[in-house]
Amino acid sequence: MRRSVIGGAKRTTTTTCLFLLNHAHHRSLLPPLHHRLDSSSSCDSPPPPPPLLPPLLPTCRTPVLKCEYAVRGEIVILAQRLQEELKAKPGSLPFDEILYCNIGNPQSLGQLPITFFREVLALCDHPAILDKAEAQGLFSADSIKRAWQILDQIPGRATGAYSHSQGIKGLRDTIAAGIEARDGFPANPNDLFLTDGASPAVHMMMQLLIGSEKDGLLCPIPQYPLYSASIALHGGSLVPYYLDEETGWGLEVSELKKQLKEARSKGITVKALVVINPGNPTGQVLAEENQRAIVEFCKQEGLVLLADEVYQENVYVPEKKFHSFKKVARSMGYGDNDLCLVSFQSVSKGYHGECGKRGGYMEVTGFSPEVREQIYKLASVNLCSNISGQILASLVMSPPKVGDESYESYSAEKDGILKSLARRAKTLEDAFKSLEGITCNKAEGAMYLFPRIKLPEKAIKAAEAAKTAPDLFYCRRLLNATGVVVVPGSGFGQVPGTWHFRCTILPQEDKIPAIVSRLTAFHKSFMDEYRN
Ligand SMILES: Cc1ncc(COP(=O)(O)O)c(C=O)c1O
Repeated sequence: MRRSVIGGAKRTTTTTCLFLLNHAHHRSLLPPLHHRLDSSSSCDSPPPPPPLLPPLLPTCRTPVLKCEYAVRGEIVILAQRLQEELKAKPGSLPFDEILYCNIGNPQSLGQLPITFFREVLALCDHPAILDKAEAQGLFSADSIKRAWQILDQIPGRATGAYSHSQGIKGLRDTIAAGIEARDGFPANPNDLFLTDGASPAVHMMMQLLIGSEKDGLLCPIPQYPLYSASIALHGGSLVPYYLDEETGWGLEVSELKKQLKEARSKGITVKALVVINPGNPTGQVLAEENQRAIVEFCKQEGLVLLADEVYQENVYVPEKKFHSFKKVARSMGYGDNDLCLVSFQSVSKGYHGECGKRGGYMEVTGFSPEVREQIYKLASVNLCSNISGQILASLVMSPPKVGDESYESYSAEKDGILKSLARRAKTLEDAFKSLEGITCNKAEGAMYLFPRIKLPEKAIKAAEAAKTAPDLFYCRRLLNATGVVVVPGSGFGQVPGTWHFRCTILPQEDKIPAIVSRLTAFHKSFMDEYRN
């Protein structure tokens, strides 16, 4: 049985499969139709026993069974069940509301969309409004102007038509100009692939890079489980490198070198390095000097650098600043001939949090024309990404400017959200740090805190008796007692023998006191129950 980093010290690939087996049988794997018909066709003999469900393994490929996605996993399924229970029988649980702190989905928790973005989207989707006199009163002048500009870039002004597989050229021009304004280095619209959020872009790169389990990708631990899931789905090997919790989740190049060497000694061809900056679930923002060392490492070792930069707008501390890896590489004098670099961006995060609109892009640089052709082929198999998401990606990279009618309201909305996120991060960090046995690094960026819990031996034994990872045990108890939903650290990977959970900073500010007081009361009673 192979030990899995993602499952923590005690998990094995076999346990992963068993967990998924149970769930899949409960959900959708009905017997084939002829079995169901056969079982009800006999009138004079007693009905035969119900047919066995088709065996799971021949139906589902092993990579599908191996793949796990904790942010929508067991705890969240339990939370949804409790929510139903609360609805059916109010007052039946020790809390009156489920408080979701499990996923980076800001608008599901009451964050409002940015007005300018939505005005432009509405006008593009129903251009007939643009000709009505009332439009001038209902929409800002710059959103009307922007909608016309965008519609003029779309062939036939048809947002309901497929586009070029890389995305509408005019929108890519706008995004390239936005990248150039951000970095101070040119960006080529032909390097951009517009996608339905960053996730499909990541999957596309995995499809490109992974041919067998001998192909590996260096991934941070802890990591966002999109990477472990996607590597598992495509049958590759995750080569872990550990972030250093003691130094605020530092990314040490010496650790990258060590893990690369070890993977190569096992016959793994390491193809790429994944870096998430700002980090999920860890919230650190990399220093530019550190990024330079990472770029140098990738260049020296011939690794593709997969830079997940979806939290680039989410930086909360004045001493840190986001620098794109492309800017860092270009400022070192490295161009297309030196480094293969893919940067992922999304409309789901930042201050806009438009997760449901499914927009994003990847900027692909340094690959040969032949490889680029293959990436284009992969994109074209999906035809194109959705057009509203494409428009939104262009707006995010080119928001209103000083002098535009919307500029002031746009800035006020953006600053209000980012400042509030910074306050929420600090309040939650302080609350975690005040609890017995919990340490917590600062959320310098992104949308999460990842506190470490030093669980008493008795609690670990109780978890083992319940055949549960200790952090899952803690999170389940927390949910059942308080309605607060957090994700166990084992879903992201952690140093074996350490236990964490991830808590988003996204609940609205008026909910934070309730979260803090419920968590504090629960934690005290949990520790009292299990103190050694
Ligand atoms: C680090 C990171 N990358 C990528 C994604 C994928 O986001 P989306 O597909 O919504 O763009 C997420 C979502 O939470 C994330 O946290």
